[in-house]
Amino acid sequence: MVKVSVMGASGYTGVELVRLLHAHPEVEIACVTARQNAGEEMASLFPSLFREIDLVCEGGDPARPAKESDIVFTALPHQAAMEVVPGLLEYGSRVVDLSADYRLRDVDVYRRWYQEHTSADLLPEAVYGLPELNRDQVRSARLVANPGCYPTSVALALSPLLREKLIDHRTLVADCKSGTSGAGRAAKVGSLFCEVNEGFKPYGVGAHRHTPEIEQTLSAVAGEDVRLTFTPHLLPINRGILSTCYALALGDVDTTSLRSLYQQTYASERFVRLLPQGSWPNVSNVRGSNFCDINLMFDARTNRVIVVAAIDNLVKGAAGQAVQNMNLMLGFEESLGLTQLALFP
Ligand SMILES: NC(=O)C1=CN([C@@H]2O[C@H](COP(=O)(O)OP(=O)(O)OC[C@H]3O[C@@H](n4cnc5c(N)ncnc54)[C@H](OP(=O)(O)O)[C@@H]3O)[C@@H](O)[C@H]2O)C=CC1
Ligand SMILES: CC(=O)N[C@@H](CCC(=O)OP(=O)(O)O)C(=O)O
Repeated sequence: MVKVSVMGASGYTGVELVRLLHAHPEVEIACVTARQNAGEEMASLFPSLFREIDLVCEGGDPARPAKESDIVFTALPHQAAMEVVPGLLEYGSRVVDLSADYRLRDVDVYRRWYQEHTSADLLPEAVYGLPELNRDQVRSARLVANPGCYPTSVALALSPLLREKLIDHRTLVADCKSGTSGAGRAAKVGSLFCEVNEGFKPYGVGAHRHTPEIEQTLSAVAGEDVRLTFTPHLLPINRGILSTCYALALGDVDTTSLRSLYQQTYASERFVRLLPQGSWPNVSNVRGSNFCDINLMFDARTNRVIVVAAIDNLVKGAAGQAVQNMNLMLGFEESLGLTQLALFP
C-alpha cells in the first residue's frame, strides 16, 4: 500500500479526499492535519465518517505527513499551501496541491491576482494537473498544481474548439454557476443559509481570480493569447458547477461536425462524457462522481458555438481530479478508486 496524507482535512476538499482515498484499493491514509482541530477525530468533525475512519487530526506541521507518506495532498487555502509545499518536497514527498499557489506560470500574474509568491522558484517545475491536457507531464511530476474547479470545466469545454482554431479566441464568454461548497467550510456570512438559499447572484464580476488561470490554460492550447469574460454565480445547492460557454465561430461549422470533433477528442477519456445530441449537462447527473458532462451546438442565427459542461466541484473540480493525478504519478490505472457513479437522485 502506498502511504498518503491530507493536509487541511477539516475542510470540504480535505474530507472529500478522505472519502475517495478510503475507497482506493492501493493507498492507505497515513496522516491528516488541521490546525484548529488538532487532536480531534475526523469522525467527530464529520459524522459521515463514523466507525469507518479512525484518523485523528495532527496539527498543521508538515513534518509528520512528509515523513509518513509518499504523496501529500495539500487541501489548504492559497498562501497557506506555499508555506508548507517547499518543506514537503525537501523531505522527499511528492505533492498534489489543491490551492492556486502553483497554477500560474507567471509570478507577476500571481502577484496581481493573489499576493506575493514566497516559493516562486518551484513554479517552473509545477505541472498543471489537468490530465486530459497534461497527462504525460503529471506522471513524472514531483509537484502537481491541481486546477481550480471553474477552470477545469471551462478548459474541458473550450479546448477542442481552440485547438482546431474554430472559434474567435479574443471574445470568449464563460457564464458559470457553482454550488456553495465551492466556498469552503470556513464560517463566512456569504455562505450562511439565509444568504444563499432561494438566491442566485453573480460575484467577482470581471475580477474573479480564476480568469488568468483559465486564460493561461486555453492560451497554451490555442497557441495564442486567449481573452475571456468569466462570470461566476453562486447556486443554492451543495455541490456542482455548470459552465455555459459562448464563442464566435470562425468559418463553416455545424453542430454535427462539432460533435464529431468532441467525440474524437474525448473518445478515450474515461471522465469526459459527450452527451447525446439534445441532452444537456445537469449538475445532478455528476454529483459525487469524477465525470465532466459536455454538450454543444452551433447557433447559426448568432454564429456562436454554445458549449455546456457540468462537474462536481469537489470531485472533478478538486479531490477526484487530485486522486486522478495521484494515480498517474504512481503508475496506477488512472480511474482507480474513481469509478463510482453519480449520486442520483
Ligand atoms: N471547495 C472547492 O470546491 C474547491 C476548493 N479548491 C481549493 O482547495 C483548497 C481547500 O479548499 P476547501 O477545502 O474548500 O477549504 P476549507 O475552508 O473547507 O478548508 C481549508 C482547510 O485548510 C486549513 N487551513 C485554513 N487556513 C489555513 C492556514 N492559514 N494554514 C494552514 N491551514 C489552514 C483549515 O483548517 P485549519 O484552519 O484548522 O488548519 C481546513 O482544514 C483551497 O485552496 C481552495 O481554493 C479547489 C477547487 C475546488
Ligand atoms: C462558490 C465559490 O466561492 N467558489 C470558489 C471557488 C474555489 C476554488 O476552486 O478556487 P481556488 O482553488 O482557485 O482558490 C470561489 O469562487 O472563490
